[in-house]
Amino acid sequence: MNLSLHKNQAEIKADLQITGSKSESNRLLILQALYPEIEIENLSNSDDTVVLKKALEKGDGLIDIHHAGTAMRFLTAYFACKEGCEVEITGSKRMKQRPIRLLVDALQRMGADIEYKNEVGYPPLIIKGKRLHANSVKLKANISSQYISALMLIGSSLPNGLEIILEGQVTSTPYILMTLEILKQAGIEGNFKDDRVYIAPVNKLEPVSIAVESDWSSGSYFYSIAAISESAEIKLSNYRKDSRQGDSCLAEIYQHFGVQTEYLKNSILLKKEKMKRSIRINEDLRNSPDIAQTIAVTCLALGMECVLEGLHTLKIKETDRLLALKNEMEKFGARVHITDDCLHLLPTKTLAKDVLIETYNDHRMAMAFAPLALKTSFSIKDAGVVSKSYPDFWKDLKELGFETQEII
Ligand SMILES: O=C(O)C1=C[C@@H](OP(=O)(O)O)[C@@H](O)[C@H](O)C1
Ligand SMILES: C=C(OP(=O)(O)O)C(=O)O
Repeated sequence: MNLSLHKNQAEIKADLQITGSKSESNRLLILQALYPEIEIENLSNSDDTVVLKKALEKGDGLIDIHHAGTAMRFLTAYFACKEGCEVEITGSKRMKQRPIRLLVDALQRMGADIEYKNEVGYPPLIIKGKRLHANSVKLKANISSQYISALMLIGSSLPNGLEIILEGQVTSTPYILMTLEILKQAGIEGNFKDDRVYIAPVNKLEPVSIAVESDWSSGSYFYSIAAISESAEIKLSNYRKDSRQGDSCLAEIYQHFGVQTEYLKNSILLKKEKMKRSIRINEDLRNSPDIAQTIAVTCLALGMECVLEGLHTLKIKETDRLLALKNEMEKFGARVHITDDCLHLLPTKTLAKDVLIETYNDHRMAMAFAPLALKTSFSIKDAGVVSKSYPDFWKDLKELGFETQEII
């Protein structure tokens, strides 16, 4: 499905309920499979959560998790220690190019029986689940925090718990803290200090109900819309000021663009205020890689310069996001320089019209570019990709007065 997008710059007012965080949901589903005493409220309706849930229900044989990185990494650890199970876990063409060696090496050192079906270091994996006895493992921490969270999630089910010694500079740290907080809320003790994560062993939990907060990364597109609008009041629920999600740093970052966040009971109200003249945005997004595309496109729309750093993980996500951003922003007339971990966008005076944006099977490419419809007309290829994290995205955009039309 290709979509053309239109929106005239008029006042934006809306009240939206955003789906649950896929990161929180996928952690909780793994924990619930280990400890059925856990009840989950406000589970995400994202494809990534649906595939993980189905995989856990199937529990055996061929498991296809499509594009879902967290599902791939978390299930690898989960099945590796599920005694007696035999699975082949595979995914989309892109998933077969996303590295998993560090996690597999760590699990193998812990005694797991995992083989690569094709290329060493990449899915598909053939896993024969067995009881793991190790209580300590080393792991390089600068490639993906999902490997660390995967081990943390199974740690408490091992007879002696698990100590994870992190090597190198830790990346995407808030996701590790999110895992720890969710474990604690479930009643599992643990800590993360310096280069060491520890998870205590637990056999059985007290019954507990845990509510998933709405997804802040999904909320980022409304921050961008508010920033690009002349006037906006957008209420989003269910969000909390004391969020477990690192992407809640949006509230602070978007102040540079004149967007104020008011915290209400269970929701946030985004209000566009007159922007302080800000010439150049400079952000290190090592802790919140998923909002890099959103911020880059906000700057493009506002003709602002930006330097985004700490982006070394973007190359191994749903697509090479640095290259994808450069390619697509340049179609609008932007000048963009990228390195292995940095993106530099120069101010763009006039935005080209009637461009067709490629999405590269990356939900965030479609959603990050959508707010640009406030400034110019263009179309988005394969707009259905949004369902990876936010299936109702286009429906919600219509609530804000965006016009979308399917084109052949
Ligand atoms: O643990 C998680 O839920 C996630 C961790 C991050 O990945 P990396 O740790 O690979 O950067 C993030 O980009 C991804 O969308 C979700
Ligand atoms: C990188 C992402 O997801 P994952 O790694 O779980 O596929 C994302 O949602 O932006």
